[in-house]
Amino acid sequence: MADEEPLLTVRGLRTEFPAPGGTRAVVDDVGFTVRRGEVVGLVGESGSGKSVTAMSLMRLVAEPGRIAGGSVRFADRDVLALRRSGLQRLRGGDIGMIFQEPMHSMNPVFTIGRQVIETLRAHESIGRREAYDRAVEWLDRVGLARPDRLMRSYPHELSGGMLQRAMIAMALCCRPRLLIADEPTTALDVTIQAQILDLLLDLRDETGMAMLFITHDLGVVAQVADSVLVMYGGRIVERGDVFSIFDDPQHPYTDALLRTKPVLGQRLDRLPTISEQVREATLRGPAAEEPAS
Ligand SMILES: Nc1ncnc2c1ncn2[C@@H]1O[C@H](COP(=O)(O)OP(=O)(O)OP(=O)(O)O)[C@@H](O)[C@H]1O
Repeated sequence: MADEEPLLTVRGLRTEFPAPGGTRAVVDDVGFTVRRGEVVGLVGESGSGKSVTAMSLMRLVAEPGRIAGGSVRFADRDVLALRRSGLQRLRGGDIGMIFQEPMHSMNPVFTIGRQVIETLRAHESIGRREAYDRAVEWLDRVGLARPDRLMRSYPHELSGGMLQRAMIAMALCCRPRLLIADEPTTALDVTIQAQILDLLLDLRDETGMAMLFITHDLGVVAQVADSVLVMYGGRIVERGDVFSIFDDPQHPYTDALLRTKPVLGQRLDRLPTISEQVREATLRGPAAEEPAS
């Protein structure tokens, strides 16, 4: 598998927002790869650029933000050059997305069932009956009780946790080759969280689904990730396999992060913001070199 072409290759990605006196790069020279079946954890304090990175990969950065440079390749496709139809096929089909805020992916005026069915039928040529059955099956797989009844419910009728799981079902129903998951389980209680993580890892084993997993929870990273990217101030400041990052952090921010001693499964709402002193050292330090692949 080591010789296999990466599924996702990101190089020199730069995303800017207007700022007083010009622009500010909130994603700055970001590069990494994700291989088939690999789970890459993306960690970093609040505001470090994790979500904007994820949105940039899918070209979902809202105006006035813009991708100012770099390249994103998914399999044989140049994502930054795709036309609208190509992008639509990619989003929700080959690449599934789970956002922090479920209402971003849900339309409040349509039932849950209609939305899962439409997602399935937009990406696969299947009839209504088959799509209905598969939608029910996915709602069941994410642990939602009475899925047939839920099919007829509207988003506002579901609790936050149920909605989150419905969104996860929607992201997974087309069996994506890559799942971009931004804090997918943060809103869920610990039991459901464990169930969803097991489901994601099962899918990885069954289908080779790769994941870019953004989280504040280092316990979750230890549990699911093969490799880790640490982001700070828009740049990747440390990268490596999960064991070396946890055992021997090289960057002051990673070290500060790990000194909070996360316990497996323990929830951290926010990664710590490091002290000004460490911040100074960090800003002077180089970005983590990307290994030649
Ligand atoms: N629409 C916007 N306009 C201006 N700046 C923005 C916009 N969206 C994001 N940013 C800025 O981009 C930076 C990175 O934000 P991003 O949401 O990617 O951080 P994050 O690491 O995902 O944080 P969190 O963990 O809190 O979600 C932040 O400084 C944020 O203020």
